Amino acid sequence: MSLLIKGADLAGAGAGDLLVRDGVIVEAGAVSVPADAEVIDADGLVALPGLVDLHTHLREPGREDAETIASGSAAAAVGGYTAVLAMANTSPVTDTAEAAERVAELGQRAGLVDVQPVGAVTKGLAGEELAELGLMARSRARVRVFSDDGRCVADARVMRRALEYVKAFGGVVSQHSQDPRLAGPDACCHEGELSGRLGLPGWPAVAEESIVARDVMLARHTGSRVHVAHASTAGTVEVLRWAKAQGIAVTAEVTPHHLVLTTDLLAGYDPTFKVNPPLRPAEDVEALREALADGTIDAVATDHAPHARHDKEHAFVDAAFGMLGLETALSVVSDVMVRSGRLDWAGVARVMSVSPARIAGLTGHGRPLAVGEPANLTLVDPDATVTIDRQASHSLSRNNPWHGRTLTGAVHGTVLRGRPTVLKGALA
Ligand SMILES: NC(=O)N[C@@H](CC(=O)O)C(=O)O
Ligand SMILES: [Zn+2]
Ligand SMILES: [Zn+2]
Repeated sequence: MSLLIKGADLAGAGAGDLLVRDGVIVEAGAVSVPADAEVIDADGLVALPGLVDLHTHLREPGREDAETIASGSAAAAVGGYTAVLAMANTSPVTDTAEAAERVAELGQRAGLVDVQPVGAVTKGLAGEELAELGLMARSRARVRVFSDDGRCVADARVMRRALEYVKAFGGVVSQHSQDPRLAGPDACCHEGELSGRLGLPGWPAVAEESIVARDVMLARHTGSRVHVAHASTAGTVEVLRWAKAQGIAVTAEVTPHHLVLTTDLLAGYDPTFKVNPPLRPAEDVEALREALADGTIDAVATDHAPHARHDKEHAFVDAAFGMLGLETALSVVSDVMVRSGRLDWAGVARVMSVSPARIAGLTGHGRPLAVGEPANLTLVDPDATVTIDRQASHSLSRNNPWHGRTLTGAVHGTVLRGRPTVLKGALA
């Protein structure tokens, strides 16, 4: 059984066919249809290497009412993803080899995307004692990305030791950059003129920027790799630009929501827009777009953060932080970055597949669409317009900040190791 993808624009490099057999691309260019082939007519579609999300919250184990590995995998596949990194802030936390192996196994069972567990940096995300980093790395789950996401590794000494430790096996620490002493326990909004007017306790931009600055210096000192999760301010971009010019091993991601949504959406106190780090002013959004286009920011990562209704539908100050992202990310990036000419489709492949796979050490993903490579790919209809409806989701949660918006560019199909997981926008 083989699969022929006919006439796609191959990551913006011109039209061609791809013949896939046993999960591998075996012919590329002009291919005649083999008798046994399933054919996908990809005329007018763009083929990208399968999308990779560096930052997904799947909530299993512990909060299966908000998301399961199966429901999150379905949302990911429909969003064009072939691999996701599952954050460690579950209950219990992914801080042991067994916990990581369990996540990977549930991902395999769901079978829609590769679910690669992220390991906690510290036991229980408590920020004090290092988790079993080496055991997680050597386990069957082969953990390479470590993060206490949801919390910052605030103690510089712990961060330094974590960086030294993961260096031995080529790991990376993904930091939720936020100084808890500057941000304060009640912060729930960007600190600025609007937070004052709304009477909401704010997070200053410097709470993020000071940790990013500290961590790039720790990366330089240790010679180890640090990754900045959900970069959200212009000051963070400046620090990253400086650090990269020095050759320091730092990478960074931006979320789709921080590329578009601004802090003034909080004027209606709608908790859908409550997220950590907070939505920022338009100047920050512009700096993030520019940084993504010029490579200062390496990747787009969703920070897909599903929350059950009874955690989200509260007064603003009491609601949970986070928003959905897996199903809409490609459309948002297409709409804001491609349509404006700031990224071409090769650029989208870079920021949504190639760079995330490289950062995470996933060797089977983010590969060129070429003979001999694993057939993980995403088919995009660049001209389709979609109006986002929060009810039409594979996620178990409904905290979708894009509800009601119309975006140009949509995922048409997803192929995982030669098997279509999504066709015509729906699970295959
Ligand atoms: N982004 C969020 O607002 N929430 C995340 C945690 C995080 O990414 O920091 C969550 O787990 O809900
Ligand atoms: Zn975070
Ligand atoms: Zn997160």
